[in-house]
Amino acid sequence: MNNFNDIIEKMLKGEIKPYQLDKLFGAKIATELRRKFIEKKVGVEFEHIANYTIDEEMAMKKNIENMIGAIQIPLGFAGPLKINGEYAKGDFYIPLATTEGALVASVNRGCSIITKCGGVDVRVIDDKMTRAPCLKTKSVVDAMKVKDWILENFERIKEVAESTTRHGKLVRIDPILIVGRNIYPRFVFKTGDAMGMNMVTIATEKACEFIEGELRNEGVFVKTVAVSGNVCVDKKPSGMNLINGRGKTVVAEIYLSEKEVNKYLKTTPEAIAEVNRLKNYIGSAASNSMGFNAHYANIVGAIFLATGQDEAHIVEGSLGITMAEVEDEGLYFSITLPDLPLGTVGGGTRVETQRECLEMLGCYGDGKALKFAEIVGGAVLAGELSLLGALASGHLGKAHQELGR
Ligand SMILES: CC(C)(COP(=O)([O-])OP(=O)([O-])OC[C@H]1O[C@@H](n2cnc3c(N)ncnc32)[C@H](O)[C@@H]1OP(=O)([O-])[O-])[C@@H](O)C(=O)NCCC(=O)NCCSC(=O)C[C@@](C)(O)CC(=O)[O-]
Ligand SMILES: NC(=O)C1=CN([C@@H]2O[C@H](COP(=O)(O)OP(=O)(O)OC[C@H]3O[C@@H](n4cnc5c(N)ncnc54)[C@H](OP(=O)(O)O)[C@@H]3O)[C@@H](O)[C@H]2O)C=CC1
Repeated sequence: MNNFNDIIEKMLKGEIKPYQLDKLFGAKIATELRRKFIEKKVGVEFEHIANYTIDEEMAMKKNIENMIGAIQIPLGFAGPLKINGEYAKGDFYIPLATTEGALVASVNRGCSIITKCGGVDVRVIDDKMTRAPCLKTKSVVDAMKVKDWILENFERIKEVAESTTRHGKLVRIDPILIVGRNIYPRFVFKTGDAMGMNMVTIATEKACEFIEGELRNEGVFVKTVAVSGNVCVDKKPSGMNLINGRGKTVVAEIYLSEKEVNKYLKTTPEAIAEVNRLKNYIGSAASNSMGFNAHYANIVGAIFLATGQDEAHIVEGSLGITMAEVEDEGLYFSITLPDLPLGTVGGGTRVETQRECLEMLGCYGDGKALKFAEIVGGAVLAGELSLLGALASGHLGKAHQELGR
């Protein structure tokens, strides 16, 4: 084999492209060559980026292109967290990957309070993944014909879509929006234990080809402009997802007595309810925010990074509504996550460190996605309760002063 310096020289001259190296030398050597090439280009030595245990061959197959190494995010844990779910029952230790000082301490405090007070009740109330292409026709009259045809031929479309996957099931196409002469049918699938975006994209593409072909035979022109027409809505904050849900829709709740709130959160149920009302409802409404909560994204983000979920879906996990109500002098507290796209097979879940974090929860592989969703719901409630408690008692600045700088 040519010596390293000769190859890097060729890369610098543009004679070999960095992404061509894997086929020539295998993923491991290709990764090292690319790293050295970038080191030369930018004049920085990547001592830390070069240190990792991930198998390059595996990662390059399904998770990354142009690999040069790995970054490390500190990993902490919060727990035990007692969960009374339908699928997750018992005490769990939650892996959290973050660089924000005070975040793990806060979730840990929430877990400690919840566990001392009997556990958090959690339910997954809906489960689906969506893809909505944009189909173009020649007129609104034709758009209506296509919409009617899709509704009448649902079973045939379902058969075609499901021919691409063993686990994906098309459950409905709803809504079918029309804008001008364009149609946006929202394909709604069950995706087993996978988060499902590859699965539903492949299945929807096939369904669109079928719809185009069949309608052309009937003399109606229809063309798929894009398999994703932004009504899905993938990786963007959206009212559609807040209202209709996407991924797992999860609700978690707990009741704390006045004494427990005083003792563990150093504040009162009334103060937490007031912060929730004026911050999470009025503040959010005044700023036209879609997150009627304090920091779901913090907990969803730290768990998603640790467990190999798609990091762009943190924006969807940031949606949701927190409730805090004084009842019998104590506190009813709940979080609702309408849009939590997650999986325990496929995607980044197979990467070694991420897989270990899922194993820490007993959530790697088949039959675990709903359990994992309940655990995320419980952890989000822990973090939200702790932060609202800190805001109500005026401790937020102090906590971050001590733990974050
Ligand atoms: C910092 C605390 C927890 C202190 O809280 P405290 O009640 O003063 O602490 P404590 O010493 O009495 O301990 C209580 C529990 O906290 C945990 N705990 C306590 N210290 C640690 C530690 N070092 N490491 C791990 N766990 C810790 C631990 O669980 C412990 O219970 P135990 O297990 O002993 O029974 C509290 O003040 C707090 O939770 N503050 C809120 C911090 C927070 O939530 N930050 C989130 C990020 S803020 C942000 O990013 C979003 C924001 C704010 O901009 C969003 C918005 O607009 O709202
Ligand atoms: N393509 C796109 O537009 C987008 C892609 N992504 C990326 O998509 C990836 C996730 O896609 P996703 O479809 O979840 O994962 P994968 O593409 O990894 O597909 C999941 C695979 O697991 C198989 N499988 C085995 N056991 C199960 C089970 N119990 N439940 C479900 N599937 C099972 C499926 O088989 P089978 O299909 O035969 O059932 C399928 O081959 C992430 O990497 C994400 O970043 C994210 C957003 C958009």
